[in-house]
Amino acid sequence: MAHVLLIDDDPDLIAEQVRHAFPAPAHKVEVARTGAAGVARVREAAPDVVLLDLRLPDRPGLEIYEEIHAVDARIPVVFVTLSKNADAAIEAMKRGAFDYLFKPLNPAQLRRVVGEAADVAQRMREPAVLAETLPEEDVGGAIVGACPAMREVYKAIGRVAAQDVPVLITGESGTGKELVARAIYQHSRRSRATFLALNCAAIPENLLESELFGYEKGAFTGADRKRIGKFEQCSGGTLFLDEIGDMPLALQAKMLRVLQEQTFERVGGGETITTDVRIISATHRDLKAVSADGRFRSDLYYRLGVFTIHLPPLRERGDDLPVLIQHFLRRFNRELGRDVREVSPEVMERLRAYPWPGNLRELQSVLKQALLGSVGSVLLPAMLPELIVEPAPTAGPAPTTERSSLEEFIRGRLAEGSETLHDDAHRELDRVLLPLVMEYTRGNQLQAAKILGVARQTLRRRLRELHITPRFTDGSEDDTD
Ligand SMILES: Nc1ncnc2c1ncn2[C@@H]1O[C@H](COP(=O)(O)OP(=O)(O)OP(=O)(O)O)[C@@H](O)[C@H]1O
Repeated sequence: MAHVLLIDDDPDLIAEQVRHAFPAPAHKVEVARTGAAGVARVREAAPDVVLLDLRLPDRPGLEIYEEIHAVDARIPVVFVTLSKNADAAIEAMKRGAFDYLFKPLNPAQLRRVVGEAADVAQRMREPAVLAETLPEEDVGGAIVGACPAMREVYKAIGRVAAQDVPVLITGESGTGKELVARAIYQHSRRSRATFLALNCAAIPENLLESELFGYEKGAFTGADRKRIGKFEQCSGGTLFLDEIGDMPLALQAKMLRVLQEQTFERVGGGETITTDVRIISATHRDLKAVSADGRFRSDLYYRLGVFTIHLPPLRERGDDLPVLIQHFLRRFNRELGRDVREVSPEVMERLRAYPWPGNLRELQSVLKQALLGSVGSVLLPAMLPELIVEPAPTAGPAPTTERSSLEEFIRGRLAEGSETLHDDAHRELDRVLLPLVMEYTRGNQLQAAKILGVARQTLRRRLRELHITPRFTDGSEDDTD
């Protein structure tokens, strides 16, 4: 459901287009014909998105924008302007407007931009409650769980939220990194300003720079107008950069400069722009290891990770699992029109035995599927999707001879009073790990490096240092430097 307020003195055609894109009763579209009436409506009704004409009879659109911003800076404002000269809109974007559209409106663009704005508005409003027990009411966005590791997470959020420093959130995929980022934002001094999120892994490398920093007209083929990036759009607010570990090296230098000096240039531009953005970043990678490998700048890593919060995987959250199941069941019952209130002991046993590689996101998906196939109020084993009925082997490698010998090696060194145990143990681990992976890939170093998550040069160096000669070779590898 989106509640859109259109402020336009000649709204008939546009209003029809907006209503067509966001039809009742699922959505609500209101119209105000003057700036003053529009601001009054924003105060009374707090719409999700405002579409604001830049030319209004009573006052300039930018002034109206400032007023709306003062009432509630979280309401995304999309400018609508007749002229293709978007200077005023750019000025507004700099001040935090969400986007702008040119008249006549392109219906697909209208739907996309207003849809995105409504989504952002909803994310900013969802209270990220830190719930140690299950909230009485189902609060969308509540962080549920009270295991010791999650309590540490809550403490960390509380400690860092009000300080205007960058935060790095680490944890496996689906552990709630975005949820925590929003909680930090909502408890921060910037909570009434914009929160924008960008997934660095989801955007092609060549587009990521312009998404973040914007571009000048003519910066590249197809850049037919100036475009503001997230850093300008979000000035005064908080920018959540998901999967920061996937940011290309070339962009990392520009990122570092923003963090150090809060300045940058748009792509293809010479003007130095100053911004004021709090960066919260997240990654499922071991950023320290990635930076040791040279795939991530270590100076940037240290800047981003001034304060780091690590989210535990679901399999390490002990008794949070039943509470989370209850929480999600309640939400999905409502969404899917079901009434499942209990989980049979056998189902609970299976859910507990499963290692949840996809963490809470996977738990949600499994419960949703189970609910879709459910009848009655108890979740029975037959309703669980295949994945759970046939549980995968539990997390962590089963003890092997190699592992026991590694343990023996460590114990031996401990008894000797080693002071280089970390390096020695890694070397010992690599002696087991690397030949196995090389055997698995039949000597293909490129594939082995990918599996190991290290650069190929690192793998080659390591093989050489440890005098490991692959038993297989498919002839595709050149082992000489
Ligand atoms: N502690 C929690 N309590 C309730 N819901 C949670 C919790 N943690 C995560 N979720 C829910 O699980 C889903 C995945 O969370 P989120 O997107 O924040 O994870 P993520 O770590 O950012 O994932 P990815 O790495 O894949 O981007 C979301 O729907 C989120 O609301």
